[in-house]
Amino acid sequence: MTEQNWEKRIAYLGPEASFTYLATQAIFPSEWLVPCATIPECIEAVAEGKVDLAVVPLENALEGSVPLTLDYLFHEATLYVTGELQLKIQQHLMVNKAQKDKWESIKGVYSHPHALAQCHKYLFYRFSDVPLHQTTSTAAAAKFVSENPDECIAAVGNAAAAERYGLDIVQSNIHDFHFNHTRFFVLSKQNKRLPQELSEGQAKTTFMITLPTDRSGALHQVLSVFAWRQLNLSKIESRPLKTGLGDYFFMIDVLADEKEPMMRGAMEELAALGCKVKSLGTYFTYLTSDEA
Ligand SMILES: O=C(O)C(=O)C[C@]1(C(=O)O)C=C[C@@H](O)C=C1
Repeated sequence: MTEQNWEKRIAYLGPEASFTYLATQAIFPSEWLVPCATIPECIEAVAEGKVDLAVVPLENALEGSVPLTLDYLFHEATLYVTGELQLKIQQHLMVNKAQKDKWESIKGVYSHPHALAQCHKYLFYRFSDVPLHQTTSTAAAAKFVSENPDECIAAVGNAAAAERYGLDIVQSNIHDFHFNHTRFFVLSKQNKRLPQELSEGQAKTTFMITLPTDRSGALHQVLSVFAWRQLNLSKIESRPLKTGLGDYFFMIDVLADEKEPMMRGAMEELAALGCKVKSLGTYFTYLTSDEA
């Protein structure tokens, strides 16, 4: 797609064939996808209006949250979530074709820290003495291995990356647990939502809540605000406020639309309790198809 006829520019954690790329491409097959090297670069690109949307990883079923995404959304940017994408994650060990016969003597394994952690048991038992090197994404690791044919090294990533960078998969499905999925946020400067069609239909709202200073029972009160209204929470996580030890903000996902009367009431009550609430908006979840 050329610059003249694109409808939307969408930044994603690249390069091409990262898991973020697969999730983005599945839901935006004909938009102009713009690779960024890091999560902050993706977020800045949308915050500065260089792109219309940005897709960043948020949480993995095995490894938990991506702290950089949560912290950047709380501390650095005022953006909204327009949709959530979920992708099944399958990790493979891949090498340069020039090194295929020697793959069992690899001298280094490259990948995104989440991907290395998802394959911890395999890498620990099979290659305990081999150093692990972190890259900005799994696709960046695959690209690096493809650009260094003389080095006996491997990357961990998806099958699309092996194909895109001309690598050979020497061990398939090396992630430690079968159920391996990642959530991604589609971010925008506007509080809009992607259409409900094609989503799984359940509205979800994400709040970032700061409690009033050190009052006993404050978190309990916050949870009660949602509980007595029968507003179902699907996630709660604390992250450091970065103002001192023991200071946190809470990220809470509520399975409801922020326009519902019960949700409005909850917001009013939280304000009355002295909480600061940053809403990232209401959005739907899209289950993107399995890895190519
Ligand atoms: O490295 C990639 O390919 C990414 O898209 C990032 C990322 C992550 O941040 O968790 C996304 C999905 C997988 O869990 C592994 C890595």
